[in-house]
Amino acid sequence: MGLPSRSLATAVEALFADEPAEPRMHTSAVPGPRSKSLMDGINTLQDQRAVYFVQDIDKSIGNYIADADGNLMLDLYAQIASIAVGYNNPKLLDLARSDKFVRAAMNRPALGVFPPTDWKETLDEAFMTNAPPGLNQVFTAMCGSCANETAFKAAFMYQQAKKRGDADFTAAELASCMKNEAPGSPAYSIMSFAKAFHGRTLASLSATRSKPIHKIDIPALNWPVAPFPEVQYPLEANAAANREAEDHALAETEHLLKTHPVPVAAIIIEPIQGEGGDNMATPRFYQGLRALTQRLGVLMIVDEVQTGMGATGKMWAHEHWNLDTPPDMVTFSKKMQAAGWYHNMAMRASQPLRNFNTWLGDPIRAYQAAAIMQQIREYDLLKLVNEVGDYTLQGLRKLEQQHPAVMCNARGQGTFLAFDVPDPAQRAAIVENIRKRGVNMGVSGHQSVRLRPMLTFQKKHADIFLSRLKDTIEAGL
Ligand SMILES: O=C(O)CCC(=O)C(=O)O
Ligand SMILES: NCCCC(=O)O
Repeated sequence: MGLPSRSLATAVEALFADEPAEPRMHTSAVPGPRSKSLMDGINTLQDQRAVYFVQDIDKSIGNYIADADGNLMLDLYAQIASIAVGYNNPKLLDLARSDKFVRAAMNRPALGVFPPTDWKETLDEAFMTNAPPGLNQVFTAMCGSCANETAFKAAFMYQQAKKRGDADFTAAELASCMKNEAPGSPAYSIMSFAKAFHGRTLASLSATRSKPIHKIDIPALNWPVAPFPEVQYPLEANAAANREAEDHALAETEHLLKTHPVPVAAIIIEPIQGEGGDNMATPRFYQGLRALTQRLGVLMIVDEVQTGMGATGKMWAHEHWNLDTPPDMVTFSKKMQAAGWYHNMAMRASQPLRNFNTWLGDPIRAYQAAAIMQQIREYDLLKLVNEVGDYTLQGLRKLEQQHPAVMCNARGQGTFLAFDVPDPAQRAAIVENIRKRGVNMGVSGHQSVRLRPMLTFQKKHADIFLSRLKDTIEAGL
């Protein structure tokens, strides 16, 4: 049973006793002069054009990120949605100083061939205590893109194994795969959805559909893209129109699954399209997709790289859908720190060394995931996310009523929230100007501002954010 909200917030507050009461800004613009000078230095070796500012990790604390100029900003972007329980979290720092962590960090194992003695226990603590319902296996990988990419490989191997039955590989298959030709390299595809983001490695990039800039000049696989439903927000207030939009998308998806020239082994979908614009659909749409994939013998991969580990108020966002049958694979990374995918035995390859690489993840990231999980339980952070998320969403809806020409479509689940701005220029002005007021934010899609705070984001932080957003808008951007 969770603590009452007040003591829960107090317990989380105690973790970060040194957090400031509000942002502290020393420069009139971010990046300030020291950030700029450091960026100039880094730029001699690495492109700095996407950099917001240079951070000072020593001085960052809890929900606040420090920059090189001594500014301390409330962080609603959290290293692109990937810090779960605060900067310089004392319990995570204790873990990092522990003998077990230091030894694992300095003696990194090739997990697929030399797992350490505590690996089963680590897998249980890091991954299985919080596994999506119905999935009892975990494949560990290096990053979100690697997670999706290896899940695709598992899907192809599964579909071929289904056809092959107990038979071994044929001589023709073994010879032709070495020339990248059928039958050994069969024609299969992964279907993704318009505006999806699934990563940037070669195959995962073929499934990514969010922005041309990610894909331009890169050879792509002939994989189908299905329409993502064009819903209206708030979802509940537009139920009839949204039902129609979702039925249309489902019908198109079915048509494509049946007619695309390259047979579809699996579909991949995010519960909320986190990079492509915080686009949402109702549980009914995802239930429809699950039914469709089962009917047509296609696998369903849910990409929870950004939505997983509690940000939507459930450990896994797809738990909001109440599926009758679990997805076949659920991929993760970001807040979990460790990356990989959950699955069942059916997704194991027929032979070892087929879905494999040297590191297959990293024990220190698994230790970190276990420690984050422990804090999610100890501080009942899912409850906090739900409470503070509802409060923040209401605050955003109130603001959009006051300023309908500047913001609309406040939406999301838990603290995984967003709103739209009329155009990218006004959006850039909001993000730049609220940063000067001490709130660090990110964007998604063409015209959305996204909130990706940590799971330790509290009502007092939401109040600071909402009042500074109001000030930013009322100052004329
Ligand atoms: O911005 C995001 O949501 C995804 C970040 C990322 O992985 C990327 O841009 O490659
Ligand atoms: N997907 C791009 C993330 C980096 C940025 O915030 O611009």
